[in-house]
Amino acid sequence: MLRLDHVHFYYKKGQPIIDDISVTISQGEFVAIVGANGCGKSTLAKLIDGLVLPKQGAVHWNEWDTSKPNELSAIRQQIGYIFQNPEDQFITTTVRDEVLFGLENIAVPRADMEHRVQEALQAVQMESYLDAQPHQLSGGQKQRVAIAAILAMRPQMIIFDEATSMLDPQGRKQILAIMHQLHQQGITIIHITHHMDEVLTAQRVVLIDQGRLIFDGAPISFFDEIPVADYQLQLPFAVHVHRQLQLTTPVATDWKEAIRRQWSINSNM
Ligand SMILES: Nc1ncnc2c1ncn2[C@@H]1O[C@H](COP(=O)(O)OP(=O)(O)OP(=O)(O)O)[C@@H](O)[C@H]1O
Repeated sequence: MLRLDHVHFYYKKGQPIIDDISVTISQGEFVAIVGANGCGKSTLAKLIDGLVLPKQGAVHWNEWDTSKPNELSAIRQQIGYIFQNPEDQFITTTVRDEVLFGLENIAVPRADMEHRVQEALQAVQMESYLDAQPHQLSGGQKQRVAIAAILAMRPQMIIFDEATSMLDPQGRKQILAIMHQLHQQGITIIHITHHMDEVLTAQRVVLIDQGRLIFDGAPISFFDEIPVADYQLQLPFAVHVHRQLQLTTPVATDWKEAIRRQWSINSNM
């Protein structure tokens, strides 16, 4: 379980970026984090993964505390972080080495390594690219290799920080499908995104605005209760169409009257 207790954070004193956020995420949840550019989503993710530490308050992962240096490495092993640009994550010259790198860092026995590399690459359908150079892959393939490198470490939670934002619709669809497969296997997923149609697939939505938690609940309630445009967000296409259909329901019963109203036509049609 992840627990943030009254977390405050700033990069520059007097300019709060995270302002008193408390939130709990249980093992196995799929949570979308949304909000306008610069509202603090990535900073929140970095606080969760211990990449930055709270100035006030605490972040606990199970019984561990990110502010305790001797507990941080265990936390970082169990919480994987996928960045917007997979290139930021690559440090080696082949897909195999990329996935091996993390395993070497956490001292996985050599006899287990090859199996874990194969298993992780199979999970993202990249097993035939073992000797490929990560930098030469397509955007979606790069992101899948980055995910495999995290998966090989067998994390309990993965944070996807706008991991779909640089991909075309097909690439986005593949990464979203992988997130849901991993969720089915019991991995907790935190998905930071600006794509509201992806939010509909989460179990829970957390809205941040200017470092504060504004909403925490189910996607359907989110789109019902929150005026999303006020937070520089858009309605998902499906919700938009549904609302339009509700507005034009009379078409079903009296389509002529609906068309007359829509076009302000008074004549008999
Ligand atoms: N290392 C840093 N040093 C100083 N300021 C930073 C640093 N990283 C982020 N910021 C600032 O903190 C604020 C929050 O940034 P953050 O990246 O958390 O927002 P975000 O919601 O993830 O934005 P986006 O949707 O654009 O990715 C922004 O004003 C940003 O400029």
